[in-house]
Amino acid sequence: MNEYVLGVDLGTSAVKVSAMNRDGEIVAQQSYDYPLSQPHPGYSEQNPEEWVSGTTVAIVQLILEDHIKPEEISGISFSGQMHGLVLLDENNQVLRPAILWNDTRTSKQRAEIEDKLGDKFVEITKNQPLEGFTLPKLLWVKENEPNIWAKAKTFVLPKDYVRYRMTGQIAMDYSDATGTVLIDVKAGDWSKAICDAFDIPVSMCPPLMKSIDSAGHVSESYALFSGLDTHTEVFGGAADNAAGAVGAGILSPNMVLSSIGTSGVVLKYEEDPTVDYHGVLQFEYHAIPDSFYSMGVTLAAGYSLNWFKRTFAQDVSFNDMVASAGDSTVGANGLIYTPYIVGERAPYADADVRGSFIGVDGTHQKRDFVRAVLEGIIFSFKDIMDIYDEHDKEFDTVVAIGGGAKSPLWLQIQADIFNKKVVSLTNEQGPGMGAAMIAAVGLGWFKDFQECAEKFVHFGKEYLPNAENAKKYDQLHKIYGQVYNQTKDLSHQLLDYRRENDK
Ligand SMILES: Nc1ncnc2c1ncn2[C@@H]1O[C@H](COP(=O)(O)OP(=O)(O)O)[C@@H](O)[C@H]1O
Ligand SMILES: O=C(CO)[C@@H](O)[C@H](O)COP(=O)(O)O
Repeated sequence: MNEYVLGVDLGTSAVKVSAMNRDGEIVAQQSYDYPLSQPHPGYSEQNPEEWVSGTTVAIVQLILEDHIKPEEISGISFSGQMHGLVLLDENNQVLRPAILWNDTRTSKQRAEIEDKLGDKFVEITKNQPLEGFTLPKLLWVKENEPNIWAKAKTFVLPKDYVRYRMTGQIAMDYSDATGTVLIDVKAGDWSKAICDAFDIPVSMCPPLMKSIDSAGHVSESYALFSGLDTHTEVFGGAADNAAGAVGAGILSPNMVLSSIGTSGVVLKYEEDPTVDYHGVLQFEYHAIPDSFYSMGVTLAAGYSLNWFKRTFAQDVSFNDMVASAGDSTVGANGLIYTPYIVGERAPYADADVRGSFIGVDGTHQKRDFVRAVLEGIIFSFKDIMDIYDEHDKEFDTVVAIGGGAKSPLWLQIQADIFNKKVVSLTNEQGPGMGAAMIAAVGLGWFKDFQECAEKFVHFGKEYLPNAENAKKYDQLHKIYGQVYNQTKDLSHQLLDYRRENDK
């Protein structure tokens, strides 16, 4: 009999479910898109029911269209978009739409946390209390929706909610839990000091589990709903970036991950939990037991390109639009884009900065703008790489994943801007692959992730830096680096204007 694991990658734009066999081959894949609601500047919400129905439709299609037999599915695990607040009442009913990682309405709550706990907060959580993280969202609901807060019994993160609907068990895994910024990283548990400081009952925080721990089996009700079998075991899963790192084989400190999804991430495996980036980079528990990772996040990476296409290039296909940048030049004929169109996290923790095109000239064409968007996103990744350089962190290989890694041109731009070797995967399913690997290790198919990676992770083409381009990009990155400080006050004023006039 065939035996499969399912990796559920619960992204921001879609859920993708991959079925993998014991040899690490993807035998079938289904996905389902869902909408994002952005009713006011800085707001970003999703209906958790969309995640459940999207995941279920994808599973049903695997069974009906791809003929994966339910009795052949041994395990399921998850990779989930991080930080999103799903508030549940005493019957585990969802109380309001989920407030997502890219929602930045919580600047007031961020300031309250900083005022009250200052450096102590970073000491405990190893992170800053940024707008996108879960604690400021909890405080926003407490302050602005007291009737909902009064009914709140517990909270979970996006993939935890889907896991709950599959198994009936409420839990959160460590890698996602660090992203709530309610975890005492040294103690490896919920921080009573932080809960007490903001009057959040510790009892609201769900039980913690490891990524590879079993959360039980598919419940009878979910089996009826999805066509799955109740023998299928469900494992904790991980934050999408932790799962992406596992799926990309980032299992040692000499490798760095570059991920272009809706957001963009530069991530490094960390063995030493005492390394201190003072909260400028995020520091999280890994999906691999007893290890950690650090990362810097560009809020609008793939989102920038989607925004550009939606607004200015609806008439061409995505591939053609990206390919047109190849007819521009290194440096987009002197045009620079900063990708701060929904605010930024790293290296500038500024929810109110906004993006810019600098150097717009009467001769610029659409292809130059596309090229500037591709380059600006990678300049922002280079800012994170520079932080690793400042901390004397050495690495020689960058593994590129996410939707953005589909483009060979963009991969070469990464190699040239980073001035490092960039490697893609033979399929770009980093997080979904990581989710499937968590189920495979959880089931005991492999003794650890290293052994699993030898079967599951396959590197594809290598992109080497072109010395001439790298030199030009180094010069351009220095100009790019000045744009934030020189435009932030202007964009803050314009955002204030929008807020005053937002109906
Ligand atoms: N052919 C392509 N070339 C380059 N980038 C692409 C291509 N197709 C999609 N993308 C980018 O990939 C992003 C989606 O990546 P994905 O990893 O699927 O995101 P998420 O997990 O956030 O839903 C899109 O925002 C888009 O900008
Ligand atoms: O907020 C973060 C990481 O801190 C994001 O990386 C989210 O986890 C969403 O990821 P994508 O949907 O872009 O994959």
